[in-house]
Amino acid sequence: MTEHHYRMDFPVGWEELHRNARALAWRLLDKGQWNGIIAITRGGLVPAAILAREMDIRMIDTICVVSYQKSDTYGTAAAQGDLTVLKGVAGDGEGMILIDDLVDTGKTARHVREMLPKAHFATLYAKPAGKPLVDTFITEVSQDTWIRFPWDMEHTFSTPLAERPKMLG
Ligand SMILES: O=P(O)(O)OC[C@H]1O[C@H](OP(=O)(O)OP(=O)(O)O)[C@H](O)[C@@H]1O
Ligand code: HPA
Ligand SMILES: [Mg+2]
Repeated sequence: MTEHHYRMDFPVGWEELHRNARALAWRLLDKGQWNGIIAITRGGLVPAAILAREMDIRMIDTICVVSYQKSDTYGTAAAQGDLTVLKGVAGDGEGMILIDDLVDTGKTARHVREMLPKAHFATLYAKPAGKPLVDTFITEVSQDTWIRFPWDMEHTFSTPLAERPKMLG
């Protein structure tokens, strides 16, 4: 997906992210017993840590993937290349929570679900194209929204809206 498909910016701060991750933990606790968490790197790592703390889970593994290449000025994805799996996980994912920060086109989700068909796939955010692939998520945003996670941002001067050039779209 190219940059011009994204028209809206949705910045998420640490507190909001923490609140959403705790809401996800509540939902997952209600859904049964879990043997562990598998984080999809890198975006799934922070939610995984919060779920692990809230749900008292110590067994945490990773699926390590590379997908989007971010190269433009504003940090939105310039292109989504082929998905490369650097490290997988043994087994079929039974009893495991597979966690990512978000699902967008669903490409990553489709791939990891094939790898671990019995895992419960959870995300904090979901866009419509990827939503059908997620078992549990907290917040839906439109397909033309680019979510900015707190680990991708820093505090800096903000140009008043009226003076801003059109940054996206
Ligand atoms: O539904 P999709 O279109 O596949 O997009 C969702 C994926 O894209 C982002 O990861 P990204 O590839 O940017 O890498 P990162 O997690 O290492 O930052 C996000 O963390 C998801 O893993
Ligand atoms: O909206 C997004 N925000 C951050 N990373 C992403 N990777 C795919 N979509 C997004
Ligand atoms: Mg990711």
